[in-house]
Amino acid sequence: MSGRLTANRYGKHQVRVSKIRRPRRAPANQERHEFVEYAVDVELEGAFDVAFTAGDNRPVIATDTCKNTIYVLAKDHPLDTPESFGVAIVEHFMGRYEHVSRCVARLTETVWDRLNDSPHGFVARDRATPTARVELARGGQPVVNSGVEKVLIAKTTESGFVDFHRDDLRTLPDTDDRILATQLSATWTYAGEVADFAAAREAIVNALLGRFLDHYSRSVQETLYLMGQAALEACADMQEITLTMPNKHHLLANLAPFQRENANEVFVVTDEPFGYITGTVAR
Ligand SMILES: O=c1[nH]c(=O)c2[nH]c(=O)[nH]c2[nH]1
Repeated sequence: MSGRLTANRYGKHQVRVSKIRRPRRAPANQERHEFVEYAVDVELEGAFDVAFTAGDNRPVIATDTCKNTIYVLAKDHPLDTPESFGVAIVEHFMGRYEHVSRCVARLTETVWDRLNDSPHGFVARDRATPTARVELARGGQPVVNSGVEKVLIAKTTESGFVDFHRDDLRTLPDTDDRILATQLSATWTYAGEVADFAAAREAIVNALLGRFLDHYSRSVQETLYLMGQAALEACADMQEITLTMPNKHHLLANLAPFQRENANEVFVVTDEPFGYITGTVAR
């Protein structure tokens, strides 16, 4: 048999955990709860080669054990931010298992907003989902990246796309007035210690959204760059931000066969194929 094992990593994905944060010593129906939910991916690297190459499972921390660990850690941790829980997870694995050389945790939060100011009723926000990625290598410090995904934003004017490359395969006409719609996702790194991850994320998202609106967009590319700059201005701790802005096309519907004018009113909304634009802006 030939072929060497050159890299490996394993773990558990989509470990979904929720937690009720409750003030102490109140009867259950008088407590004002907070409700948090994360989906956690955890992956390990280390001295696991023999499991792949020799069927020797002795070093393998079962992915089932990884799953149990998340629930045990959730009991002891406030789950205040995905970043801080991610740090607790990677520090646990690195602290407990000497043969693990690197641990990565990725977390996605389901945000539960209070429903009608109820002490115990919540409604899930399915947009602007906080994300975090924490990596800890042996001998190093946890590296925290934060992010946000599923920010579905649109503007119905103040966007155009003209003068793009001309050749015999181009059919798209120039337009100086179009819908610009995207499902933004972003991840960013920090230069140093961050006191408040949630506040940083809020400032960054507000800056991204404000800049999305505040100019005439000549392309998704230009708007992405301007948004990245705005985020860097809004968060002094941020080192670098990567934005992904799929172009959610709204194409003018052709109503001519039906003897109707269509002055930028009715559009065909397409999911696929879609333009995919990504870029990184650093300080
Ligand atoms: O802002 C845009 N950038 C592109 O690269 C592109 N390509 C395209 O077909 N439409 C657009 N719009």
